[in-house]
Amino acid sequence: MDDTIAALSSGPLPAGIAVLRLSGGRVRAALEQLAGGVPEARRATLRTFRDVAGEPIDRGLLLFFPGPTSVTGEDLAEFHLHGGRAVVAAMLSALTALPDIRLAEAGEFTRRAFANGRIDLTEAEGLADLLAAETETQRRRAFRQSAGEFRDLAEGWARRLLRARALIEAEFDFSDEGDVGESAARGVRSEVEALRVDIERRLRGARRGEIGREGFRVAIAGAPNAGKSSLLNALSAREAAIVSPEAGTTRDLVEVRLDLGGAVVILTDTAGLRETDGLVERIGIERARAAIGEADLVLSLAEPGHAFEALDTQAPVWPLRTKADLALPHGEPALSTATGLGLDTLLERISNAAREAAGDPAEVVPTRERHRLVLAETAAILAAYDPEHQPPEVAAETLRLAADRLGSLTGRTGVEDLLGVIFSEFCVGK
Ligand SMILES: Nc1nc2c(c(=O)[nH]1)N(C=O)[C@@H](CNc1ccc(C(=O)N[C@@H](CCC(=O)O)C(=O)O)cc1)CN2
Ligand SMILES: Nc1nc2c(ncn2[C@@H]2O[C@H](COP(=O)(O)OP(=O)(O)OP(=O)(O)O)[C@@H](O)[C@H]2O)c(=O)[nH]1
Ligand SMILES: [Mg+2]
Repeated sequence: MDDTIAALSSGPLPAGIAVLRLSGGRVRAALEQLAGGVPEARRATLRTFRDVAGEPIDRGLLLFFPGPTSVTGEDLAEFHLHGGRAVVAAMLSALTALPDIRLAEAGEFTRRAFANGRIDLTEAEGLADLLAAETETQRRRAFRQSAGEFRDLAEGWARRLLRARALIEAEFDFSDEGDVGESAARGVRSEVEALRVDIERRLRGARRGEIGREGFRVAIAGAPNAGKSSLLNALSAREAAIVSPEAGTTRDLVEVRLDLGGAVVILTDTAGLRETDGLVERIGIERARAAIGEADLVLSLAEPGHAFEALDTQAPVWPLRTKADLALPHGEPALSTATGLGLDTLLERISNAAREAAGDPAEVVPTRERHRLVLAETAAILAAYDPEHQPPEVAAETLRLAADRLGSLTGRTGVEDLLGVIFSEFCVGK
């Protein structure tokens, strides 16, 4: 934390421009030495950057953000260089040749922003999601979370819990003045109940939040030769999986990610389901069953004259009759990858299902398993709050436990072990 850290914050080289960031206590000294002085705060200035021997490296724009209001909370500088590999390498070695300056680790700038109270954990997670966002829906939700919407919600709950605890403590103090104590206890009981109901309501959106962030999982299932791989290729418009007339062609899971109207859909082709002596095929079928079990939607395929397979899953199962160019089906929706029949309709249906499952991106919901677990545990602790049948110390301790658990959502309490996991998700330079 005492070190000043440096890294390339922009993308792969070569590039038009490369942005190098420097954060920490030695930023001003480094600018004096390599950039001819510290420029006016937050104002782009054209400078010649030099190495320690005074040899020019590049001429570019320099920005200086003084702590503690910078994004990291420390003095921060940005060097906007020409994006050549040797330019960036020379600038980084000139910087790290100075005392107490080293290369940053992945996510270290953001970690400092958290350590200095500039952002909380949910905002850091929102930032990670924003950098990873591939579709509009993901971007919108990530942007809102990175801007503190979930933090506001969590801090509102934390304040209510704190107030409830304060009232309980007051009850201790006034316990010999019966009236005050009893009415306070009643107020606390209904507030704790209302808080639990609020948390559980948000928890019901958690699955939507996770689907929106991670994608809607669609498994393609059926007997060998049903036309599963052909469908995967047709829906993703590329030859992602091998197609052949041989039964048992696909053994492994083949995944493609699609952007369907802003929703991320993870489409998985699976091995044809059948009894087999083949070792590799059997492993493939086990994987197929696992993917079917974890899917949010299963497309169950059967070719003309074949029965649909029995599938073990909680997800909705859509039966689809394939190879409709060979025999016109009756009943089930018909598909043909040979003629294209039914493909657009199917894509549209999947897209609608995915968007519905991911919910409204403007809704503030838990987006990660971490959030879901913290909220579920907090709600469970609050559900055990029973001041009528508990000694006051136990009731107060219950609220303290709940506050501690809830505090880990934003990173106020008990998260040391988690920090490595969260910040390692970032790239170097963020
Ligand atoms: N070049 C560059 N672009 C970037 C970033 C960056 O760090 N550098 N950001 C990084 O993620 C994002 C923008 N976020 C930023 C947020 C606050 C401040 C900032 O300087 N805040 C000052 C001044 C506020 C003001 O003038 O109103 C402050 O809070 O004191 C800078 C960038 C996206 N684009
Ligand atoms: N006529 C016709 N043939 C099709 C159609 N879809 C697939 N086929 C053929 O059916 C055979 C099997 O197709 P695949 O897509 O490999 O079937 P699969 O379900 O992935 O089979 P496994 O991987 O073995 O489980 C291939 O010869 C395809 O060309 C279709 O719509 N019409
Ligand atoms: Mg196949």
